[in-house]
Amino acid sequence: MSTIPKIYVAGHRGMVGSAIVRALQQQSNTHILTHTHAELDLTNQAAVRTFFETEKPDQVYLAAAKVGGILANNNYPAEFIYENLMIEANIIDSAFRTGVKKLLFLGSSCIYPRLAAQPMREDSLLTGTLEPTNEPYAIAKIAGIKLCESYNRQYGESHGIDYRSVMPTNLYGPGDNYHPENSHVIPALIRRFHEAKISHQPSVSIWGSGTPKREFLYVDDMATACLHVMNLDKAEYLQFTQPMLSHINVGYGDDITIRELAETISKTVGYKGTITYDESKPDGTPRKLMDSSRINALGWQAKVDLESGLAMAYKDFLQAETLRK
Ligand SMILES: NC(=O)C1=CN([C@@H]2O[C@H](COP(=O)(O)OP(=O)(O)OC[C@H]3O[C@@H](n4cnc5c(N)ncnc54)[C@H](OP(=O)(O)O)[C@@H]3O)[C@@H](O)[C@H]2O)C=CC1
Ligand SMILES: C[C@H]1O[C@H](OP(=O)(O)OP(=O)(O)OC[C@H]2O[C@@H](n3cnc4c(=O)[nH]c(N)nc43)[C@H](O)[C@@H]2O)[C@@H](O)[C@@H](O)C1=O
Repeated sequence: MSTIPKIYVAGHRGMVGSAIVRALQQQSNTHILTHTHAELDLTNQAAVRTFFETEKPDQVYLAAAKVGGILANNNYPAEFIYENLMIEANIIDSAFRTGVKKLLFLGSSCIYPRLAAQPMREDSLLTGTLEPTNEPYAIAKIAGIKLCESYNRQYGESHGIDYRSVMPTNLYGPGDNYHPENSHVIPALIRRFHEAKISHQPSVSIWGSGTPKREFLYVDDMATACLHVMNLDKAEYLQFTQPMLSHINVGYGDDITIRELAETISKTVGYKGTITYDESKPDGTPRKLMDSSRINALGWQAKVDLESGLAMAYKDFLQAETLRK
């Protein structure tokens, strides 16, 4: 029998899932298992169970989700809560029932209260009201954390399972979704500034007031954090997560205003016009800087600074545009 672990990456064609695959491929002796959305709809409980029974993976990275920016979350709340709850519940339960010992669930920084003390610590979970623009998504992500915790509590010792959760800050990088409305702020602004540059538009409009602050982490740094947390030994991981909190923050360590971000992207793209602010669009949470001291103490640190990361993201956008045409 092979001793190489069979690792299932759910959502391997997404921005984070593909970065996790890249990181896994750099390790020797890895058997990576993937299925596209068309091959396996993760909201389908029976199909997910059959997949796990047939493939019997040893480890799971759960990076599949219904994902989008502030407007997509606000406009499609039913899909964001339903699909995310189904994907998590189906994968986590099927993993347990087919003997998967190690699983890593990806949540999001929006699980914390809208006005949580900054930087946001893991134990601020469920201490206040959520940001309304993404509350349904956040509630699904909190359910994912609680699924991992509950299966660990009930079956951790008897079945030797160890299901962990990482809470990423806002991410960006190769493979991002560059949709003009439904994407997150970085890919949206890369597209908008690029299109304004090539069509010589005198100004670019940014959503909201420009005053909210966000923390941005390059996706390949996120992938190394995922492998790092998955591979920590149990005693090491638990020293920071006991007694009940199974999740761990993953952030860059610094944040900037949306105004500063827009100015930086404008420079990255080489746009020379002016920037205006459309206050009819939502600002969302005023600030969400992660306290990443736990994962830092466990030996992981972000490497890619925002300026270099944005340059690589812009290059990825240009390649994606060339391929699309
Ligand atoms: N991007 C960000 O800024 C942040 C992301 N996260 C979390 O990180 C994880 C990955 O996000 P990201 O890579 O950005 O998202 P993407 O949208 O890039 O990738 C999500 C992947 O999940 C797949 N997927 C979605 N629904 C289904 C389904 N029903 N069946 C099978 N596959 C499905 C998608 O396939 P297809 O495209 O074919 O539908 C896609 O490959 C998510 O859990 C997200 O919540 C957390 C914080 C910030
Ligand atoms: C990762 C995180 O992503 C979502 O939350 P968010 O942090 O608000 O992410 P966002 O990237 O969409 O916006 C960040 C800020 O940027 C401003 N902004 C300006 N101009 C554009 C713009 O053109 N597009 C977008 N999307 N935002 C813009 C926007 O108004 C906001 O103030 C969650 O719903 C949830 O999915 C989640 O967990």
